[in-house]
Amino acid sequence: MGSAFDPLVTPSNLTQDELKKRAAYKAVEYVKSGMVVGLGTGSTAKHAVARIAELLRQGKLQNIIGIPTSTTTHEQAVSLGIPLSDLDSHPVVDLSIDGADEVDPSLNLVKGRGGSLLREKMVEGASKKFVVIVDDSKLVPHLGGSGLAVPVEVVPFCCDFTRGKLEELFREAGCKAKLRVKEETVAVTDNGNYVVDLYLERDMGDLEAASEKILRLPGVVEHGMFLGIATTLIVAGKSGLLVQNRSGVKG
Ligand SMILES: O=C(CO)[C@H](O)[C@H](O)COP(=O)(O)O
Repeated sequence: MGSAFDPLVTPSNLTQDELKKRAAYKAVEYVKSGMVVGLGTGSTAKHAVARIAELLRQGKLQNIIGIPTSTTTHEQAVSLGIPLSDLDSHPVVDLSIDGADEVDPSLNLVKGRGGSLLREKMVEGASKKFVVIVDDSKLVPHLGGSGLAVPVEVVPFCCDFTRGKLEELFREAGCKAKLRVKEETVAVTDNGNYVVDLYLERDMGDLEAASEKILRLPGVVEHGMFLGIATTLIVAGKSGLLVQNRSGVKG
């Protein structure tokens, strides 16, 4: 597939948004006509959605069915004329493309700082292939390592009780749990839930064990750690594009 980029523009003079776009365009090369495609959410994923729409308009892609992971992406895809469905009608997704907030060396992710973690995990977890697209600022040695939050979606009922329980779970990792607020009111997800953001001073240790502990808490709906779900990572940096498959996954 031909590249839509000017060959005279080198990665070293690209902005962060242009790097995100590069990663997104590269990921869309994995999309083939006839596929059911999970459409991610966020400033990186929106470039992939726009590119898919562009290739559909040009007739270079045909018969794509998109499964959006948020109302925002749903609206973008509708405005661009991408045919849409959902997991009830299409329980198997051929390929999903989405951004991430953190990526560790094993391709485990933190997602959901945009608040769409539950739908993203449902769609991307149902995908045969999940391509993660990031600029190189998202790479971390371990999850929680950027100093930014690990989000947890919780039911509104007694959310401060759940927030306190989450903080207790990771006290040894120096956890501060905060209810997410947007424009001075509690942030509400597409599913009518709230988000508790976990800020960790230290590594939370075994990730599967941490995941189990969070999911066992009554009041928790889902967390933003995506463990063993991503199959391929595309990183755009000033020195170019890097494509990496999860160990044991064929390209
Ligand atoms: O998980 C997400 C939304 O819930 C996003 O994919 C994640 O926050 C990355 O966003 P961006 O591409 O804007 O940096």
